[in-house]
Amino acid sequence: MTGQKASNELRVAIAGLGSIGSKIATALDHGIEGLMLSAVAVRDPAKHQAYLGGLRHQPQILPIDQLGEVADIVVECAPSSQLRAIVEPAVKRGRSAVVVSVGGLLDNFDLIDLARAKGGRILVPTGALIGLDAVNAAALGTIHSVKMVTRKPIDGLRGAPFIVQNNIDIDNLREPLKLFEGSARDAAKGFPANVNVAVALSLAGIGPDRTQIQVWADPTVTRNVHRIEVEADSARFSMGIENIPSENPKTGMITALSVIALLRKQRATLSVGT
Ligand SMILES: NC(=O)C1=CN([C@@H]2O[C@H](COP(=O)(O)OP(=O)(O)OC[C@H]3O[C@@H](n4cnc5c(N)ncnc54)[C@H](O)[C@@H]3O)[C@@H](O)[C@H]2O)C=CC1
Ligand SMILES: O=C([O-])CC(=O)C(=O)O
Repeated sequence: MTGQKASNELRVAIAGLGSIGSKIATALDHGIEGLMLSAVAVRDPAKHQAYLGGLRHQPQILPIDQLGEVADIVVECAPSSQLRAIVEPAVKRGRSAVVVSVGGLLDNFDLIDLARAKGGRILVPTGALIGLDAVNAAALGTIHSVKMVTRKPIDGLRGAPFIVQNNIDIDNLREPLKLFEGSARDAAKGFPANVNVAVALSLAGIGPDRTQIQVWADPTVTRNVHRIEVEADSARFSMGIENIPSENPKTGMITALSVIALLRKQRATLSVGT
């Protein structure tokens, strides 16, 4: 069966079929109310041939910059270096772009103005985090501080630019090592594939310069652990999540599920949570 659009269905395209993108594609192929998978973009089509062949409805395979031509929603699930090439053409056409490489948005903030001018939207899912509904709500009042501590197993951090540039040996750690303390903006530069969560938190709250984060390499944990403390004039709250890594050790399994939940909300009759 081809990817024919039933009337009124939202067409979804996915850029990148890695740990996150492939799970979203499978969920759409199995059926999400009012949505259909229209297209995917992959770097190496041969690598994904068997996977794509197993889908019930074949999506088109297109270059990343053409996804917005056949989709109402383009989901970015690629490395952050590709963010602009995926999101810019989509929002230029007035489409919605779901962005998971949130850290990459900080260097491409003009895309938000572009989306506004063209009637497009940029949607950031809660992703590997928790409680952005509460942070959004508190931000309507005054948030005094947002502090986050991230602990990751060694495999979840290996290769991060901050570690490479500072020549830090994390492979032989026997106890937790604090690698970084500073703003979410600086953390995103040093750990672009590890702390998207901190940037999402900052965009929901008080911004990337005032949101503070510590990043720890922790050989005693097996999960990606995030603890957050928010102090606001409406509430004080603490949040924590311990993410089981996916086949990509840097990425928690819940991330793909968060995007699927966001997509389901686009047409769900009952929608719970902000
Ligand atoms: N917002 C959040 O809470 C989280 C965000 N992330 C971010 O989400 C993004 C995706 O993560 P994963 O799926 O785990 O990564 P992954 O490495 O498993 O998959 C990325 C895929 O993109 C593909 N790709 C690369 N360049 C491409 C191109 N030009 N065109 C099409 N495909 C291309 C790769 O071949 C790969 O299949 C990363 O930037 C990661 O840092 C990860 C975890 C949580
Ligand atoms: O934010 C990220 O890039 C990934 C992350 O921490 C997680 O999956 O727990």
